[in-house]
Amino acid sequence: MTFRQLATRLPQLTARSVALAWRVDRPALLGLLTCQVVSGIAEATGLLAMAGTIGALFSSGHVVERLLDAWVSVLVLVAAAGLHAVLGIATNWLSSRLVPAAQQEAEVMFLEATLNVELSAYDSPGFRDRKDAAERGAEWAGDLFATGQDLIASAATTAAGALVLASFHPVLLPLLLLAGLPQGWAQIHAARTARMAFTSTMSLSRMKYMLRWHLSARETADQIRTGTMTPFLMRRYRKVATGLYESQRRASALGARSALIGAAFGGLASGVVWAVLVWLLATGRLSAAAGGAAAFALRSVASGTKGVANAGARMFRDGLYFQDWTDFLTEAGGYRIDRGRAVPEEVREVRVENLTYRYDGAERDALCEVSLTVRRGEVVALVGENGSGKTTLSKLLAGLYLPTGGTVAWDGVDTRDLDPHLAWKHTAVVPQDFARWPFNARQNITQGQPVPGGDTVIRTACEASGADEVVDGLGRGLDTLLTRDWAGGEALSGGQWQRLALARAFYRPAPLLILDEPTSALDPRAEHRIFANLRDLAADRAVVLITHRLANVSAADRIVVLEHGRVIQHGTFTDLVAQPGRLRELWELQNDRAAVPSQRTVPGTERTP
Ligand SMILES: Nc1ncnc2c1ncn2[C@@H]1O[C@H](COP(=O)(O)OP(=O)(O)OP(=O)(O)O)[C@@H](O)[C@H]1O
Repeated sequence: MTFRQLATRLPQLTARSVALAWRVDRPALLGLLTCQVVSGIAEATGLLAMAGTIGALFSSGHVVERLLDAWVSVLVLVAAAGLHAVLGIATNWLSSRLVPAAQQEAEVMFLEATLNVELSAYDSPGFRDRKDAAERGAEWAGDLFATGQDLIASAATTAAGALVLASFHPVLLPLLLLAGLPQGWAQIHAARTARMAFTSTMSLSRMKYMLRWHLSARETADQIRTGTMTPFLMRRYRKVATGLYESQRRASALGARSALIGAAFGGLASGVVWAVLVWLLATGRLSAAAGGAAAFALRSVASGTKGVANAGARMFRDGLYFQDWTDFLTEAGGYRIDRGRAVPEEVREVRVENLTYRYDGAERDALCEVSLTVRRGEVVALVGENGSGKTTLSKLLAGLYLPTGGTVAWDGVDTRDLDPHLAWKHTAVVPQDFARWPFNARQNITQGQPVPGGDTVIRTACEASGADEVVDGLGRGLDTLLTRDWAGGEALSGGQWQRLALARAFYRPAPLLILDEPTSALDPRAEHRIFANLRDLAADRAVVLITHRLANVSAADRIVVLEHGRVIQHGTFTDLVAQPGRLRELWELQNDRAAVPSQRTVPGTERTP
């Protein structure tokens, strides 16, 4: 964005930042504005008093008379300086109260906007960049406001000095304002360069952040050690960090160059202003008394214009980031959830017809012309090799993604027309990578949404998933915090977590249950328990089961075999293993592997004939 474009949008941005401040802390905002106005008046009064004092002291007459003439001005000067100082302290205090509150609110608004985007947004690299920029914009939201305050303060100083100067000689003022221009240009140029460095290195910054997380997180600490990955990871980290540093260094160098040019021209312009002042004095166009007062006013206006240039440039910089934030909020990065309002009632059937789905930026379809129906009361298993499209299909069934072709309909209503937030109340999903919330066991199961029946319902869900044994083993039962990141928390094993994730889904009174590799970390007994209960679970639910363990899919009513995103087989387990095809092939492979250990002789137990 150019300076001109931003300048035209700045009033709107300022209004939005003021609205933000108004929302979070009205008294502080009003207090700040009052302080700024009164402070400006005090400054102007002080300068006028200064001029009055100098004028009185330089006038002709006895020294006592001159001192007597000056004392009122001195008193006003002292009072104005005192008031200015007190208001400065009050401004700082109110600012330090308002800025973090505005920043926090901006972050909350950013998070709310993020939670309201289509899931597919996360598959788009452009979205990540916009999201990162907006996150940064939220951090700067408070600063924009503080910078606005600085701008007002500096403008007040300039106006006060200008008022005094203009009363001495009209030529001084435009000259002085001209002197501030080069510095303003330099500051804005430096801000723009820094901004360009930021946008061009956004992916690099994300990589640095991710590497830093992986290098220091508990989750990866063991694999880094056993994989002896430290040198490799640190090399990568240093390379990324150096790339970023280089870009920042280039931006700083360019900024310094602009500052130098600005300072040179600014200095030259100031020299001209002082020369004019001297000329006015020398030619008698200005009295010595007025000249002395003008010198003070000049310093004041110079510092004011410098402040205006500085704050203006910072405002330009903050405005650019703030703009990212406001754009993201308005458009949710271009991915705001915008679907129909239809309210799902019972969800007795999910019907998929000629469904095609392609991920954003992908070269081929992840799903192609898929048709199937899942009804309440039945278990449908999705089977296929890695990458065949099972998880993608389950996300479309749950309405997390919308088809790029064909339809997914819940009881005849297209998922595009459903109110998504109401629809998701009807879904319970155990994904492959389930969340391990840093909350207690109860909150991990209820997901913060208790149902009537309280702990009895939790207990029933835990018994169905095997999580009852996990909870019974915890020091504080359901109240135990499930992370060691805080004192008193306990750590669970992978399988124990999976039991809890299953309890989470079973607890939810949702008619569509999707289980994606739900027993991958479970021991045989726990796994048996899940599949033994699957029929009961399906009594009042439509269950979609994804698993590579084909022995488990025999519990399903129907099996859909996927390959490269297409349905290649569809039928009951008995029918599909009886006929040649992919399922039978996979089944035989798994059976052969399962048969091997029982045919082997345990070493040391060989019988002699
Ligand atoms: N977020 C994504 N962005 C782009 N492509 C994706 C994304 N997620 C999956 N894919 C692609 O879509 C295809 C289907 O992936 P999907 O996860 O549905 O397979 P799957 O059958 O569940 O595999 P697995 O058995 O390994 O879990 C794959 O080719 C994969 O590369």
